[in-house]
This record gives sequence, structure tokens and C-alpha cells, in this order.
Amino acid sequence: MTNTFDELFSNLEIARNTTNAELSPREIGVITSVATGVAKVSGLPSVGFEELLKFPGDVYGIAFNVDEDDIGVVLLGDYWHLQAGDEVERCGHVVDVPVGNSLIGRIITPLGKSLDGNGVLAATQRLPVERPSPAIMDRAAVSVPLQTGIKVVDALIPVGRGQRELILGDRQTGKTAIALDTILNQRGKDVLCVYCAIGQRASGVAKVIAKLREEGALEYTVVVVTEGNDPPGLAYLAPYAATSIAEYFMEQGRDVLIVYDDLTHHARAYRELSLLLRRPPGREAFPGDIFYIHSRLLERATHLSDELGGGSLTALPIIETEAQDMSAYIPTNLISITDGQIYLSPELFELGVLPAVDVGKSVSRVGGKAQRAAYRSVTVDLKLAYAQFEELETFARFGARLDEQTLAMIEHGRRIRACLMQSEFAPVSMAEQIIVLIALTGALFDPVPLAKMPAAEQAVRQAAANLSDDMLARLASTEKLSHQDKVGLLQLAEQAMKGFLAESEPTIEVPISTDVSEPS
Ligand SMILES: Nc1ncnc2c1ncn2[C@@H]1O[C@H](COP(=O)(O)OP(=O)(O)OP(=O)(O)O)[C@@H](O)[C@H]1O
Repeated sequence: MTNTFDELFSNLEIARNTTNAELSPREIGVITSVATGVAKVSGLPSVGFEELLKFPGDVYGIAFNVDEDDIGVVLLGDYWHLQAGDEVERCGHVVDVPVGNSLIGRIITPLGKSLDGNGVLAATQRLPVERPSPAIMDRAAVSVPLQTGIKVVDALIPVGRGQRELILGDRQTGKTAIALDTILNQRGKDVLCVYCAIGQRASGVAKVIAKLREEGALEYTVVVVTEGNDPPGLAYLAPYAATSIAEYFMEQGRDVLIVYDDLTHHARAYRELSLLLRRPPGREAFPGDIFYIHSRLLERATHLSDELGGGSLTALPIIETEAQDMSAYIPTNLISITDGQIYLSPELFELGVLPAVDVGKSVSRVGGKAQRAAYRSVTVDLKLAYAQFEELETFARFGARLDEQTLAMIEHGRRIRACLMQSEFAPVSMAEQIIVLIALTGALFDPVPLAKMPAAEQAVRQAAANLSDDMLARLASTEKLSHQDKVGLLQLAEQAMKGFLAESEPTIEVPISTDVSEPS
């Protein structure tokens, strides 16, 4: 026996001396079983949690369950060729993604492989997909608005840079449209975007990418894609990888917007993996740490302090509800993690009120502080009038006899709703939004028949083209609008409305300029 060892060592010594190569140890284990998207591996006693493992055929996996005897591995690629007995090698590091400016305009997988046919990514830097979120002391308050270009959102549910605003609603209610419009509205502005498609149908993702390309939005967007038929491991990894890509830009001092479309698919992929790995199921069969996987993801969105460059990461996670149940497990989790929600109602969608945002069930908990002061001075009255209208409209449905004042309030509310309607892919600039809102609060639209509201709103919006550069600067500033400015804007809207009514409804008079109250 001793002789055999001596012989072996001397052979090794000879081999080492005859080659100049550095010898590095490799740890190899074997697959003991493979199931849908997961594998059990044994023989790797020192593997770390979430370490990357290499399987035959260039397939990678993450060590997810690290037990004494075997390891539960989540597979990140096609696993059909894998079988028990195949070799598995440790990589010695956790999963990482390429990051950098060269990713802008690219369409990639969560592992950084190109999907757009434009060749390998030229990134030189990589970041781990799982990173700790910034400490409280490294964060600054949300103070700058993120204009979505969607009137109802910017006016009533404003989003600030560094905020996490959930978009939720039943299927086909326009959730993706809200996120996509927000990305399109960043054209020509200083915000980079990351769109992360998780478990979506390939046709849906292709449509979004085609739209981004058509509108020139791909120039400032990175698209990270996992499709419905990808392994669940990739769907699980996608939002973390996309966040690391976005964080790189944030740490360079840039403002970044990230859309997770959608986290329902992410939660389902995680549930599938957990059940296959025999983790104990909890409510709705989700594992106990389902809240934690989403909170540690969304905690990474923030506005960094000036010392750290002042960059921001705004997150718009999307969640699909079933039968309008906002109190189901995953929606309630996400509502409590995020700083507000935009709820899309299938009833409004059916009525043709698009975007179908239910203002009563939507809220923005920090965005109000970041909203431009020009909005604040006009939206206070608007919110009140709209809330009253929604209540009164319900009564009116029962055929109750209403007095004139109530009827007027309902008619005014209908015009507010009509003004807040907007077709997709048509973002509205801030100046146009403000002039429409001023006209609304000044009751200028009240004499317009409902059918003609879209044209009337368009006419008033066009008046924004006549605003002076000084006025535009004041609208974009953090200062409140002066009384004089408000009167000036109202007069401009009045002229536009007079012109519109003279052309289309010569018999209708525009009400004489209403008193504009001092901003509250
Ligand atoms: N403001 C709008 N104006 C006109 N059409 C709209 C508007 N918003 C959404 N739509 C249309 O509604 C349909 C559903 O929109 P979208 O795909 O964004 O919904 P979703 O809730 O993301 O769907 P899914 O549940 O499949 O993810 C699409 O055909 C879209 O074109």
C-alpha cells in the first residue's frame, strides 16, 4: 500500500515538474436525480449556498438546498440531456451578470446571453445577482418626480424617483401598457430603463420589444427576458439579475426605472421550485419565505444620498390579481412592501375608461412629496371633485331624483374622467397636463358635450405650445405657481376652448373666467 502511494506521489511530482501550468483543485460531484428544473447532487461537501454549479452541456445551476448528504440545485438551462451519474463541478462563486453601458439597447437573458442577434455583450464588469440593499444612512428622501406621461397617474397618483409603485389588476386590464408608456415617456429625458419580462408569452414580449424599438425607446432601455417555457430557475433569477444591471447605473449617479412584468409569474416559479425541492408549503402552497424574496428584491430600489452619487432606482413591479381580489396572498404582500399601488379595474376597462385606473383604490405614499408644486396647486380640488363624483354616480345609477347642484357635480365629474382618459403610447407632457388640469378645475369643459371631450381636451392641450420658456421653467420648478401664472394659464385655456366651441358648437358659450383660488 505504502509503495503504491509513494509511486503515485512521485508520478504527480514528475507531472508537476514537467508542466508549467498551475495546478488548481476541482471539486466534482454527481447528479443523483433530475426533475423538472431541479436536480439533486451529491459529493460536493463544501459547496456554498447559492453557489454556481456547472453541469454537462454548458448548463448551470444554483445550489439552493445545501444539506449534509445532498444538494438541491435549481437548473438554469435546458436540462433534458442530464441524467443521474453525470458529473457536476463547483464554480466557486455565486451567479453574476455582465453590467455596463454596453448593455443599453440590448435584449438579454438573466445570465447575460444576447437574444437580439447582435453578438456577445462587450461588458467588462460583472455583478452578483443577489446584492444587499443600501443601508438607511445611504438613502435620501424621494424628492424628484418620475413623470409617467399618463395624466391620471402624474396628477393623482404621482411617482417619485426611487419609489416602488405596484401596478396591479386582473388579466388584460392594461398593466403592461402603464409600465410601457412610462418607459416611452422617458425619451429625451435623463432616465435609463430596464424592462424585465418574467415568464411571459413570447408573443407578448416580442410586441413590447417591437414597440420600444419603434418609438426609439430601446436606445435607453435594457430588456431582460425569460419566457414562459424557460426553466423556472431562470424566471426566479430574472428580477434579481435585472436589478443588478439597473443598480450599476444607479451607482454611477444615474436615474433608473425598472419594470418587473410580472412578479406573479416570479412567485409561481419560486413556488414550483420550492415544492420540487420539498420545502414545506404554506399559504396557497407558497413557501414561507415568499414575502422575503420579494422584499429583498424591492428594498434594492432607492434614492441614494448625494455622497453616493445621488442616483435612483424606481421600481414598477406588476402583479396580476384574480377576480379583483386585492387581498390574496401575493398582492397583499406586495402592497405592504411597496410605497403605493396603481389599481386597474376590469369594470372601468369594460366601460372603455382607459387607462382603467381606479383612483379610489390607488395610492402613492411618497410620490406626493416629490410631485411638482404646479400640479399640487391644481390637483387638490380635482381629487375632491372626483371622489365626490364617484360617490354620487353610484346613487345616480339607482335612478334617484337629484337636485341641480348634484347633477352639475356629476356632469363635472364625468368631464374629469373624460379628460383623464388617454390612449396608450401617447404620453402627455407636463405643460400640457397642467393646462388641461387648470381648465378642468376652472370648469371650462363643463359646457362641452361628453362625446366631444377628446377633441376639446386636444384643443386645450395644443395651447401649451404657446407657453413662454419662462413659464415652462416655472412649471418645472419646485416653486408653487403664482396666482398670476394660474390666471394666465386659465386665460390661455379659455381662448383655446372658445376657438374649439366656435368651430364645433357655435351655440355654446364658454363660461367667463372663473375665480382661481390661491394655491393651497
Ligand atoms: N390606454 C389604453 N388605450 C387603449 N388600449 C389600451 C390602453 N391600455 C391598454 N390597452 C389595451 O388593452 C389590452 C391589454 O393591455 P395589457 O397587455 O397592457 O394588459 P395586461 O394587464 O398587462 O395584460 P396581461 O394580463 O396579459 O399581462 C391591450 O390590447 C392593450 O392594447
